[in-house]
Parts: sequence; C-alpha cells; structure tokens
Amino acid sequence: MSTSSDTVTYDVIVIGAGPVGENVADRARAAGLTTAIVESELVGGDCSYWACVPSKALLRPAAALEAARSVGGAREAVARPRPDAAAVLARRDGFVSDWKDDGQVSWLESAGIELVRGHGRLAGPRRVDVTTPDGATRPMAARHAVAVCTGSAAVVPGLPGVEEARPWTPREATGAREVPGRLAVVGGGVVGAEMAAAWSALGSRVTLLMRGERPLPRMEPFAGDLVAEGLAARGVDVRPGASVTALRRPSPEGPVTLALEDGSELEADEVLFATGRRPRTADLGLETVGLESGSWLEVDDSLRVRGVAGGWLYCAGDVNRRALLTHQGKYQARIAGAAIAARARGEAATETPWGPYSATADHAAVPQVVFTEPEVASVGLTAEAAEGAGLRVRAVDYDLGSVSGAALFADGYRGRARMVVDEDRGRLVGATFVGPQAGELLHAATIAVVGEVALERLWHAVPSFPTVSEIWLRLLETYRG
Ligand SMILES: Cc1cc2nc3c(=O)[nH]c(=O)nc-3n(C[C@H](O)[C@H](O)[C@H](O)COP(=O)(O)OP(=O)(O)OC[C@H]3O[C@@H](n4cnc5c(N)ncnc54)[C@H](O)[C@@H]3O)c2cc1C
Ligand SMILES: NC(=O)c1ccc[n+]([C@@H]2O[C@H](COP(=O)([O-])OP(=O)(O)OC[C@H]3O[C@@H](n4cnc5c(N)ncnc54)[C@H](O)[C@@H]3O)[C@@H](O)[C@H]2O)c1
Repeated sequence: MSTSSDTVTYDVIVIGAGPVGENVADRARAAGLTTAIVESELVGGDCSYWACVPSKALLRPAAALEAARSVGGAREAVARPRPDAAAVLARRDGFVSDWKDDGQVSWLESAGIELVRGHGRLAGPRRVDVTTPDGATRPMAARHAVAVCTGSAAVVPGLPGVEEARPWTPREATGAREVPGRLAVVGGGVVGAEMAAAWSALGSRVTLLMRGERPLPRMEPFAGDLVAEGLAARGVDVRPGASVTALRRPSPEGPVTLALEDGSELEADEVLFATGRRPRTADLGLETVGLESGSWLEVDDSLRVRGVAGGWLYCAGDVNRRALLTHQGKYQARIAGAAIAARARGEAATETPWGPYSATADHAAVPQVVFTEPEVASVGLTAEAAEGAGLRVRAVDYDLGSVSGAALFADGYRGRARMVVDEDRGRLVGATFVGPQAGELLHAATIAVVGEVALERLWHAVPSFPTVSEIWLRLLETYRG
C-alpha cells in the first residue's frame, strides 16, 4: 500500500465483500499482492445473511424431522408433527450471527486484507472512490486490478399497489422473526420453491403462484413435477399458470389481497416476490470506464470485463450472470485471483479451457442443489438444452426409489434420476437426481462431466451396496441395455 496525495494505492481493490469478493481478495493476498476490499453492508454478503445460509437453516430442521419420520422404528419415536418454529428461528439467528459480521471481519484481518467500509464506485481507469459511512470520500487506486463482486438484488415487478403491499423479498423471507399465518409466494424458481417449503414446514398456509406449468422451469421437467407434488403433499397450494396483476393492503396491520389474471383474488398475511435478480451495478460508476450503468457485466473466461482497455477490470459472482450460485462464484473468484496474480507477475495467463486461468466449468458443469422435499440436484445440461446445443443425446432415466439402498434409506422413497449422454463422444453431459437427500449424489456426476469420463470407464466405478449411489449402476445398465 502507498499514498499519493490522499489517494491510497493497492495492488488489487475488490468491490463487494460477499463470498465471491472475499475469495478474490484471499487469492490476490495469498499471491503477495496488497489488497483492499470495499463493503457497504455486511462482510459475508447476501449469501451469509439473507440467502443461502439462513434459507438452509430454515429448511434443515424440517428435512431432519422428515428423514426420521420416513424410517419405521424411528418414526414412532418422533412426537411432534412439525419443527418447533421458535427453535428453528433461533438456530437460523445463530447461523447468521444475529446479522453481525465480526467473525468475517476477523478473518479478513487475519488474511491481511484491508477492509474499507462504504459504498465503492469506479472513478475512471484503476480508480475507486468510496463514500464512507460518515459521508466522506476516500479515493483509492489499483496498480494491477479492480474486481467488481457486488452481487445481485431482488427484482420486484412494478405492479399496481405493490409499494402499499410491502412485499417480502428473499431478504425478509430468510430473515423473518415470525411465521405468517398465510404466505403467498410469487415465482416458481428456486427461491420460490425453497421458501414455500420452508415456511409451510414452519406452519404457514402457503400458496405458490407461478406463471409456468411447474416450478423450477430451467431444470428437467420431472424435477419440477416431483417438487410440485412434494409441496402439495406437505400442504402447499401450488398454482401453475397463475399471474398476479395488482395488490392492495389498505391497512398496514391488515392482510394483503392479490388480484390474479383469471379474475380471482387471494388474501394472505404476507406476500413474497421470488421473481429473479438484477445486477448491483446501478450506482457503481460504470459510465466512468465506458460501461453501461445498471447492466450485467460481460466477462471473458478469466473473468476480465469485456470492452475495458488495459484489461484491469475483473468481475466475478452473481453480477456477471454466468451462474447465480455461491459455489460457482467462488470458483470464478479462484480463477480470477490466479489470473490477476499471474498477470501482475507479467505472465500472459492464457485462457486455455480447463486451465488455471479459465472458468470453463461455467459453460459445462454448473452443479446446483435445490433444498426442497424431495431435493433436486443437477449438473451440466438438461436433455432439452443438450439437444438445443446441437448434440446427439440420449436421456437415460431410472426410478431412484427402486434402488435397494433407497428403500433402506427411507420407507416409500420416491425419486427419479436422469443422465444425459452425448452419443457421439460416449460422455456424460448432464445429470439430475430428485429424491430425499439427492444432493449428496451430485458430486460424482460433476466429476464425471468435468473429467469427461468415458461411460465405458464409468462402468468400472462400482458403487457400494446398499447405498443410494447404486443409481449409477442402474443408469449405466439401462444405457448399455
Ligand atoms: C434466498 C436465496 C437463497 C440462496 N441459496 C443459495 C444456495 O443454497 N446455494 C447457492 O449456491 N446459492 C444460493 N443463493 C444464491 C447466492 O446467494 C448468490 O449466488 C451469492 O450470494 C453470490 O455471491 P456474491 O458475492 O456474488 O454476491 P453477494 O453475496 O450479494 O455479495 C455482494 C456484496 O457486495 C456488496 N456491495 C454491493 N455493491 C457495493 C458497492 N457499490 N460498494 C461496496 N459494497 C457493495 C453487498 O453489500 C454484498 O455484501 C441463494 C440466493 C437467495 C436469494
Ligand atoms: N439452492 C440454491 O442453489 C439456490 C437457492 C435460492 C436461489 N438460488 C439462486 O438465486 C437466483 C435467484 O433465484 P430466484 O428464484 O429469485 O430467481 P429465478 O430466476 O430462478 O426464478 C424467478 C422465477 O420468477 C418468475 N417470474 C418473474 N417475474 C414474475 C412475475 N411478475 N410473476 C410471476 N413470476 C415471475 C420467473 O419466470 C422465474 O421462474 C437463482 O439464479 C438461483 O439459482 C439458488
């Protein structure tokens, strides 16, 4: 770090201390570069306080209870029908450290990364101005790179009455301190499905409104169908083809009424809009470096923002729209950090596919687990997407519940698995597993896709008896005929 007039210069400046920004900073610092990170809210970002961590903390107790209830012998020992809501909310509060970031700040200190609290904005090439909490401007400069890791924010459609309705966004849905009597969830994506599951398990009467035929429209259709069935079996009123046209909440203390496109109305105590994300780039000074304010940032495979002369601007995580997932953003962070460090040493850091400076997996193998009951776990392409990409594919399906490990795992285990095979190369390009705790089956598929393992070789990867992993053997047997 060095000072010229009042501008402080670092090798690398990261804007946004979510999980992704923290990892870019960590990789840069580990490579010996002086590094500062700018954060306007809590160090740890949305993921730690208003997204992944609290949502999974809300979902896990019901899943654990359900796991016990699904095994005869254990079932008889479980007395109550649903989790204790107060205890679940208290456990969630523990996981988000009561929305305090002291732990993450200590980690930054121990890693030798300087934290600058405030709102960061680009101020021309390699320059960042931070408006600090006391309203002062702190000018900073970067010798090698600036990384934008500012994440995304919820989109709430501008429907008539929406402001008066004071809807929940995912922040309120993961942070609420009371269980609403009736909750309307708008949007059948991942947030909508998970939050419908979480709050109905805690005792809310939930209605899930979605425009399409089924939840999780970007996944294999059977996944959305099984999740809809699972939600309905747990008391959620799942309504496909439903669109909200207006809202009203005449009294702040009273219920909210949703007008639906078919002319009907729905009354609820709270309404959650789980209707997607926008980039947090509206007040980021993008225009000072020739980029459009408010836009998603397009990057190359080493995470350098396209169209910026000198190649000093990087961008990782939600804000580049490649994959809005914590683990994938952290992977991008590791790649970006390595590329920044290599280029600072004067090396080319060529973006060879699957090399150390290329986030190739973003195109081929993004894993995702949706923590509903049943869980959905997927990686790579769906059959439809693979066909759309011009591959000659074969989809191989198998009933997950008929694997002996599954029957031992849970009585009446219901689930399904699909592998998508590129017939010309004899390689797996995608896989989806739906069932209780299906998420734990996923990493083997991710390795097979990333490693481009030939199906002939996979035949020699023997799953243990009696585990649910025997699904691999059944899928391969079905494929071989
Ligand atoms: C309800 C919900 C549940 C989710 N569950 C999962 C899950 O289970 N698994 C999963 O992989 N993903 C999940 N996601 C997605 C995950 O939360 C995001 O992919 C992840 O948070 C992205 O990390 P990020 O670092 O890019 O952004 P963020 O976590 O949003 O962090 C960005 C940080 O930048 C800061 N910032 C923004 N602008 C500025 C500025 N100008 N100056 C200074 N600081 C700034 C913000 O305050 C924030 O701290 C979930 C999302 C939601 C909404
Ligand atoms: N477990 C996980 O991995 C996890 C959990 C939650 C969120 N996430 C990530 O966070 C991101 C955001 O999730 P999300 O569910 O908010 O977004 P999403 O884009 O996955 O889903 C939003 C849904 O809302 C619908 N929609 C949009 N406008 C609407 C309107 N006016 N009325 C009704 N429906 C409308 C869309 O058609 C879409 O199906 C996703 O990319 C997801 O991958 C991941």
